[in-house]
Amino acid sequence: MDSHYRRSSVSSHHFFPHDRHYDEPEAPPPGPSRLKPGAQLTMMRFLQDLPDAEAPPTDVTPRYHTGRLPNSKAGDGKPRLLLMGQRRSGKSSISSVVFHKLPPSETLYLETTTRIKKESMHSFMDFQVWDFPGHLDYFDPAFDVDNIFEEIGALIWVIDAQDEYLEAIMRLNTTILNLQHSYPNINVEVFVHKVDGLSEDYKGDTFRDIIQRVQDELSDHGYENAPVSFYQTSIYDHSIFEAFSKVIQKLIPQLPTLEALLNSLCSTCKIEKAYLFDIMSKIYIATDTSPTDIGSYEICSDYIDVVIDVSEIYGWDRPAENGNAEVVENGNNDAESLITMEKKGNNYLYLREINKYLALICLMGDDSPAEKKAVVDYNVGVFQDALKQVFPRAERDLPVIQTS
Ligand SMILES: Nc1nc2c(ncn2[C@@H]2O[C@H](COP(=O)(O)OP(=O)(O)OP(=O)(O)O)[C@@H](O)[C@H]2O)c(=O)[nH]1
Repeated sequence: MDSHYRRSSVSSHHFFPHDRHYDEPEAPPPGPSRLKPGAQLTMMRFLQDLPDAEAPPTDVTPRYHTGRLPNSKAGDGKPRLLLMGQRRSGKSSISSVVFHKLPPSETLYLETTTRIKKESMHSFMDFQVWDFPGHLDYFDPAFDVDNIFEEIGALIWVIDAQDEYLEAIMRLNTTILNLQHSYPNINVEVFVHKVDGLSEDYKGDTFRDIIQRVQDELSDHGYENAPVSFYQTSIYDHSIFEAFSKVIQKLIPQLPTLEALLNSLCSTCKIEKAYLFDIMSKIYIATDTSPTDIGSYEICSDYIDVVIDVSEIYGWDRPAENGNAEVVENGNNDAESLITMEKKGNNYLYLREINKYLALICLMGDDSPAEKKAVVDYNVGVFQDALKQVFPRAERDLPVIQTS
């Protein structure tokens, strides 16, 4: 592999699946750690040293993202993604493939969901994913509707495009109309799912038909501009990650800032396309505003897989003390720094670990990038510093030490 790796000083594990954990929101205290003793010691130091370690001195109230929803009644405000839809439409499969890395073919053996399955995701921002059983009537008086919908970030409605979908659309419309009264700002994201098994023509027709039926119903009830978006998805390709990326991006208030930073990086370094990836889920949380095509997303996402695989093999426990650890000039303080540059066909791929959750991947053209690398390194360092101010939490958050 024609790549260049550089690793810097100390602390957390990176590009390791265990850095992330999913649990029930009200889970009991952490169980035994899966990390090796050395790594646990490092974490203990994190726990002791971390508060405000990198907070810039300022009189201005910070306006960066806190992971809280502005109107959250409970105040603990982790945005919630609700996965709803008919039985066997693919809700649990989506959640397992995107957040648990389950190989798509193994979703065949998933059992039907019988009660609401709640999972917390701790990453660059905290959010929860609630997987609903297909048969539930959420507006039954037995359910506490407010409890379900009040802190919602997005309602993802999954429709099986390979199946008869009229009833699914009817339920979706009823749900949207019910919600419009009390929660008019909820983002409704319709995943027209399992499109992998359909011919191009049929796929397009089905997609248009579903959009038309939903929009007609809404406008019949006077909701012309309800916030409803549609995506074609499948767990057997990248489309589900692409769709989830767009859903999550709507929950990130600093998205315009991130896009502006990426635009500026791209124009300074003549980068064709830059993605800021959440490493483990392979959701991209921002990209520059040049047109996106699924091809470039696929290349970058596959590259993350390679890096994770290599890190699984060659990753190492950080030394407990500063010791002889190599220091990289752009200083990735509490993150292992990994920088690679690789030629892929006519393109160069540049990857840099930004912090323990995020990686920047850039696609560059063929115009002598080897000489450009120093300039790119420098500018990405500047981008990284800017990002720290936008997402200070990702820099300072405690490493997660257990998986339930
Ligand atoms: N072809 C295809 N099959 C899929 C896709 N996603 C899920 N499936 C299959 O659909 C079936 C049902 O998936 P589940 O995830 O259990 O569906 P669910 O909506 O959670 O079902 P309930 O728990 O009963 O509500 C499984 O056999 C999956 O393998 C997809 O993108 N394409």
